Amino acid sequence: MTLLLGCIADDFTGATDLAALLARSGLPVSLRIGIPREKRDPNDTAAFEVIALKCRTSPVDLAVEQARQALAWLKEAGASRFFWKYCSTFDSTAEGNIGPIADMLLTETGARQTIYCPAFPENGRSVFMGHLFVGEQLLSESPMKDHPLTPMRDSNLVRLLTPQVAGDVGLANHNIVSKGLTALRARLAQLSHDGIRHVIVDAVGDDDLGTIAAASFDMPLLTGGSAIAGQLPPLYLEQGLASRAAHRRALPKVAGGAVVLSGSCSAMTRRQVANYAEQVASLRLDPIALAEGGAAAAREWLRRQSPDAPRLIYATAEPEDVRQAQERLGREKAGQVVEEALSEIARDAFDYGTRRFVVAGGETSGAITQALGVTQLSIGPEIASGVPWTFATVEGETIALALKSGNFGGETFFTDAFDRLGAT
Ligand SMILES: Nc1ncnc2c1ncn2[C@@H]1O[C@H](COP(=O)(O)OP(=O)(O)OP(=O)(O)O)[C@@H](O)[C@H]1O
Ligand SMILES: O=C(O)[C@@H](O)C(=O)CO
Repeated sequence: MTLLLGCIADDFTGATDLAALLARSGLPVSLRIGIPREKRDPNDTAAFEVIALKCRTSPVDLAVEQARQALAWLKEAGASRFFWKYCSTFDSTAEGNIGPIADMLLTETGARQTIYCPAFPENGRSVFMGHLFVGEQLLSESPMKDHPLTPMRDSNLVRLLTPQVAGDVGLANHNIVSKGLTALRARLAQLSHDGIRHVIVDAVGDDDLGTIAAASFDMPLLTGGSAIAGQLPPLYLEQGLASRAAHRRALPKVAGGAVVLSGSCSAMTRRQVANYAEQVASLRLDPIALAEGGAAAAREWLRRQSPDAPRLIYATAEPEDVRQAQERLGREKAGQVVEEALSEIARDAFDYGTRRFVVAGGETSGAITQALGVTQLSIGPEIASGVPWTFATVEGETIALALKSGNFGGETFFTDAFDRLGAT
C-alpha cells in the first residue's frame, strides 16, 4: 500500500497517541523510535509511518535537525504528505520547538501554508478564539501551568506561536469553522493571499475537526494533536487512496511480570499513582536523594520484590515538591536524574522477567523506551483515548508497553491497562 502520511512526533507518548488514533481506521500503522537506521522495506504495507522523537524540550537547533532527518527518511520512504504532532496542550518552551520545526517542514516540503490544530475534544482539549482550553479551564489556569519542564502560562496560541516562527500567525476562528468547509477554505485562501503561512484553527468538537481536515486535506503539511490526524484516514478511504482489506494482525499474548514506572507529575497521573499505590507494592523516588546517592537503593528495593507481583515505582510529586527539587538541582538536572533512575530500573525489571510495562509521562517514556533498546512498536488496543498497548521485541523477547501521556486516562488507568491486556 502507498505510504499515505509520514508523521513526526515530538515525544513518545504523543507518538503512540497519534498511532492509536490513526489505527482506529483499521489501516496499518508503523511506529518507529528515533530516526531509523535502515531504509523502509519496500514490501512494508503500513499506510502511516510515525517517527517518535524526544525533542519537545531539546535545544532548538538540535530539535530542528532531528526533525529534518526524520523528514528525509519519510520522503525517501515515499511519503509526500506529512504530519507534525505535538502536544494537545501545546507544550513548548519559549523558543520552540513547535514553531521552528513547522517552519523547517514548510520550507522543506514546499508547502505554502499549514494549520495548527492541537484540539482533542475527546480528551477535553479545545481551541476557541485562538485560546486553548483544558476541560473548562484556560490552559494557563489548568494544572499545565505547573508542568515541571514546560509550564504553560499563556493560553493564546497566536501569542505563543508568533515568537517561534518567521512571519505572522493567522487565526481561523470558530465563527468561520462552524460555517463549514467553503467558509474555512475561503479564510485559509485569504490568509495565504495575505502571505500568512501559519494558521491557528479553532476546534471545539469533532465536527469542527472534520471540517478542518477536509479543508486542509490538500496541504502537504499539517500540524497538531492526534485528533485532527485521526480525521484523515476516513478521507483517504473515501477517496479510494486506501482500502482496509485484511490488514488486521493477531496481537501477541504477553505473560511475565508487570511494572508501572511513572515520571509524570501531571494532575491526572498524580491521582492514578495515588490510586494504584493503595493496591500494589510501591516505591517513591526523590530526585534530591537520587542526585546524591544514585538509584542503587531503588534498584535494591526492586530486586527484593516478587517478580510476578505488579509493582509501582514513581517520582510523581505535587507541584510544591517539584519546585523544591528544581530549586535545589535545577529544572533540567531534576528531570534528568529521575529519567536516568527510571531507565536503570526498567532495565533491571526486564532482566528480572518483567514483560508488561506501563510508563507515565512523555519524557519518561522516551528515556525508558530507549534504555530498553526498543526501535519499533506495533500498535494494540486502546486502554483509554490516545493510550494504546504497544508491543516490541527486546533481546528476542516480546514485551508489552503502554506509554501514557501525563493527563490521559481515568483514575484507575493502571489497573485498567493490565485488565485490558489480559482481555486481548
Ligand atoms: N519529583 C520530581 N521533581 C522534579 N522533576 C520531576 C519529578 N518527577 C519527575 N520529574 C520530571 O518531570 C518530567 C515530567 O515529564 P514527562 O513528559 O515525563 O511527564 P508529563 O509531561 O506528565 O507527560 P506528557 O508529556 O506525556 O503529558 C520528567 O523529565 C521527569 O523526570
Ligand atoms: O497530545 C497529547 O496530549 C499527547 O499525545 C502528548 O503529546 C503528551 O505528551
